[in-house]
Amino acid sequence: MFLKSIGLSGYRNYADFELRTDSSVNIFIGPNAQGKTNLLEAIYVLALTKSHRTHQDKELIGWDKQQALLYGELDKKYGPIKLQLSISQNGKKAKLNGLEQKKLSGYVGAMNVVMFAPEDLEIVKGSPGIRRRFLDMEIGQVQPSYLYDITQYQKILLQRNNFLKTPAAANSSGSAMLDVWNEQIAGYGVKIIKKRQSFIEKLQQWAERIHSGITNGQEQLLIRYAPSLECPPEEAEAVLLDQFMLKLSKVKEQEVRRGTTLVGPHRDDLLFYINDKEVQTFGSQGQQRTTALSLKLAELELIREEVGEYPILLLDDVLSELDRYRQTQLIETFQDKVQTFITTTGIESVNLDKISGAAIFQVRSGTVVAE
Ligand SMILES: Nc1ncnc2c1ncn2[C@@H]1O[C@H](COP(=O)(O)OP(=O)(O)OP(=O)(O)O)[C@@H](O)[C@H]1O
Repeated sequence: MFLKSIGLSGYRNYADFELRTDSSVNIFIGPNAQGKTNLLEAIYVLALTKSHRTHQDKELIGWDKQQALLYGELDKKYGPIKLQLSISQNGKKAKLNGLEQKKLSGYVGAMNVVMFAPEDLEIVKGSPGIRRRFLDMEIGQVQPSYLYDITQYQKILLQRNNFLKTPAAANSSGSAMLDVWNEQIAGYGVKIIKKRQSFIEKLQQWAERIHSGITNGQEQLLIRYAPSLECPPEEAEAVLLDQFMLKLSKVKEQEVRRGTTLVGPHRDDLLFYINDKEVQTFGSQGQQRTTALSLKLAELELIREEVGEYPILLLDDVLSELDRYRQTQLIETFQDKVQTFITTTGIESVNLDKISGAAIFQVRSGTVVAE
């Protein structure tokens, strides 16, 4: 897919902004704090309705503005699409080709993006919550039904946790209430686990191949799903559902005592191994960074497999972090097949000889000028 233009109004430090992005590689250069990341973030938000770096939508609205408006023209294999997203204190509204979408899950997925930013190192090094967010954002953009399942699951989880904190949870009528929630939470939980499982299996296959290429065959990367509920991949949903319910009944007293739900996908994790050693604990900074890169490049392939064309690649200030060899590997991955947006503070840190036909833009205080 190819983003032909992007427009922003009242988005962070972009008051009124329109840009044609006719090149397959677009490089944005500028000193710190000018709006380079904001621009890549805007493309990401236009696609996924959420930022990669904040949970707080109101942070995206310009300080002196009431609402942020984002719009873009996208060329896809099956025709062009106009996307529009508005964000205000009252929530978000999304339009595809001028038609308002009742649910955001009906909008997400029209445009696919993969962002690689310095903070992605945290997917490897950081807390399990960051890895779950990664899974949710990535699976959600290729499977709208996953977004629905996860939203429902989180709603029920919140209600159930609130209830577990009340004295009523410990008595017999409370127990009946919990049984109702158990069925619901297990129902959505199993769907989420199954979808995560199949996504991770495919991601693993691509990431292993890509990582081996980046490291000249020296390293074997393994990605493993660590669900809070044991689930052999071949197990049917109905069997998993029984196991989920059984586990919930086993931990019931503990849950009432601690006032929180102890079983379910909200406690899942992802594990990374290089040559059988866990990367989070034993990997060098370089290995952790390469793992994150392999993961992102695997996503490009996985999305192509799922939706039939490559997503848009956003590289926020990451080229300068890679050595020349890895930079070249990365450039060869996207060159001539994936439309890519790159930010950097200095052009000298980008191996420009390897990139053909790039459009170069200067970014200063929320304005962008083509060179
Ligand atoms: N909601 C907002 N409204 C207006 N301006 C904002 C808002 N949020 C952030 N900014 C401004 O955006 C600028 C930061 O932009 P951005 O994060 O894109 O920097 P950058 O050019 O990528 O720099 P770096 O190279 O340091 O990452 C800062 O000047 C900040 O004050």
